[in-house]
Amino acid sequence: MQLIKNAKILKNHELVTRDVLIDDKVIIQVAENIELLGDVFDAKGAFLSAGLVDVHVHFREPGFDYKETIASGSKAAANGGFTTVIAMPNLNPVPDTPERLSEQIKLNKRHGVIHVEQYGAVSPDLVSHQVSDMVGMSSVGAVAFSNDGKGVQTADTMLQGMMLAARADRPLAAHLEDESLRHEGVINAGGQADKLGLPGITGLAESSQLARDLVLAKATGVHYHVAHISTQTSVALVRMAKAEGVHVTAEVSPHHLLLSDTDIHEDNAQFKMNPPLRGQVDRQALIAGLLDGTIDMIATDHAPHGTSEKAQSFKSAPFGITGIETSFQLLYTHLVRSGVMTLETLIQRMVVAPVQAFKLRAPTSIQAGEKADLALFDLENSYQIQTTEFKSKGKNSPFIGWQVYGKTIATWVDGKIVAQ
Ligand SMILES: NC(=O)N[C@@H](CC(=O)O)C(=O)O
Ligand SMILES: [Zn+2]
Ligand SMILES: [Zn+2]
Repeated sequence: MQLIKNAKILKNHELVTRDVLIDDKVIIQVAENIELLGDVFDAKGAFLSAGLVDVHVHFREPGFDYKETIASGSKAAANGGFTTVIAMPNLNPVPDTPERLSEQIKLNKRHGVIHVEQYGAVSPDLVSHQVSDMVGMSSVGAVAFSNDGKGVQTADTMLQGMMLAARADRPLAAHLEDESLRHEGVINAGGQADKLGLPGITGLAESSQLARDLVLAKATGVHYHVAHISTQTSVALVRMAKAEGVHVTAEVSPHHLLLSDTDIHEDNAQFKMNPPLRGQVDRQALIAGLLDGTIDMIATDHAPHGTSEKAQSFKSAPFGITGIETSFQLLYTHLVRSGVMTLETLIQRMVVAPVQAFKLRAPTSIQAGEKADLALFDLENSYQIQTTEFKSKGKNSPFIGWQVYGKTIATWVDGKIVAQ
């Protein structure tokens, strides 16, 4: 048994002080005053939440262990306050058969310090025009499907994939990128690209493929999930589709909520990711969409890369930034403290919505009977984001040096502290 004393928890839209008693992976009591002799953790008034949930991370093992491993990625996740994540399949080998998927799940269990769920690939090798055995993969534990890293280029492949995902009753998450419109772009098309002399990626590469997919999603009844939504037009399309009853959900990343292309002042690949940082109008549309529920959830798209890879110029560096150790902190500081949204809404978008939409076995509140996957955050004191504090192998972040609140004090998985 362990007792967490003096924690602030969300209850009836308010923060209240409570003691939380844990026994064998489960919360067994939440009350104003619980006494226990023995294992007592004093939360000292810090904010205790059900553990954060991220439906979009890259842990790179097997295949790219120098960028991240399941161990380093999951420790980073715990350090950010996350207790459940879903890992993308752009690995080597790609988990695109029931056998490979089973192997991946075993690796995730063996090396993960938190719950690491797994996406199966929609297509063999993520790029073929065939579709994988998605029904077989879901029967051995795939919680969702994606070809993240690549868009599904042909409508027929997407249609077949959706039909199988619908049959497996699992979400299909789309990385939207029409390659015929992308050209060799590395940054958002527009004034900033021109100023820096870098080739641009238009928002059309995302939104035109989204429009196609929403029509197909309506026809198939699949749960279609938009990964890393980034443009005003995409938000409008999702809003329209939801109004029409299409089963669509969407995620947005912290970086697309907090940065735009005008924040890129020089050729610095710490700002290079896919989709690229868009314009300020897009950023405002993403915030509005998150507030009104058009965008259901926040996902980090934690994409670690080697330091020398990201030291290259924008033209040659790989796309992607780390995010799992800084997301709650950045959003709490820049959306909640600044008055854009409430703490309750942020937790809804970082815990409740992802658990419900992806039907995960993870707690959504602090109550007797819920699993003891918990995170404790210091909302009172600020600190500076520094790579030396990262558990991730990836040090690639445009937020280094930012001053934030919300440091993770401790994270519990199955009732045990995994980060402190
Ligand atoms: N987001 C990125 O810029 N990169 C991701 C791939 C992806 O999410 O599309 C990666 O795997 O590095
Ligand atoms: Zn992607
Ligand atoms: Zn991704």
